Amino acid sequence: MVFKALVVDIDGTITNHDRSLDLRVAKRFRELRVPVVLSTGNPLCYVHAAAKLIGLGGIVIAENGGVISTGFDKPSIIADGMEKCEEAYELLSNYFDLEKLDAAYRKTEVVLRRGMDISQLRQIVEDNGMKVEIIDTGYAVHIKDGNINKGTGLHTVAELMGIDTKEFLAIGDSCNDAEMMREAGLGIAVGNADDDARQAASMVTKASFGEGALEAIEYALSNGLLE
Ligand SMILES: O=C(O)COP(=O)(O)O
Ligand SMILES: [Mg+2]
Repeated sequence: MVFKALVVDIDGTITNHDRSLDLRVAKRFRELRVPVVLSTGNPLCYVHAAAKLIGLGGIVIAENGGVISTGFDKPSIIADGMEKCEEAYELLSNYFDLEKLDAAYRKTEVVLRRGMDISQLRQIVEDNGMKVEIIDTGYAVHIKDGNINKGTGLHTVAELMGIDTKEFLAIGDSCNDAEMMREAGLGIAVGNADDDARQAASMVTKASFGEGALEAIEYALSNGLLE
């Protein structure tokens, strides 16, 4: 099968250790004949800026699927659920000293600086019957709607682009990429990927971070999976 598009995570996948963009990956993206969709847990303004600067299209997945942009300067599809994330945050604030990240820009998730034991956070929200999911991507802790993820986001994007989710090749590094990698036709995890991403992926590259993304793309090109 020749994939018609790529859906690619940002942090840990096309970045270096210090979160700077791996410029070799950006260059490679521009040389590909298929569209590349960025998919991230970061807010929309962040990923739109990244897509614009790399030279990619404005259809992107932000906030782990909570926000889908239909293009630059075009409307976004914004999921419900911020209220229950805020309620969970208020509750958890009684127990922990929490620091919100990018709060001014986020529409569907409450995101926190890492450093706490998230199993305790999960226990507290569960004991209080709150229907939110708490995940740690290795970059931030996200309080999110459990029914929304990069996989549901990929569905929406595939519809917008008029292709099937199985016609996407997905590359990622963390638990927040697992559903997206399962939903895509092929999921490749980079060498630094966490256990959830590894389990969801069909293969794991030897190299890590941007080097791993390059390896994934070279693998696809040399096996006729990409043009
Ligand atoms: O927002 C995060 O926690 C990580 O971002 P990512 O999805 O681009 O890796
Ligand atoms: Mg990532």
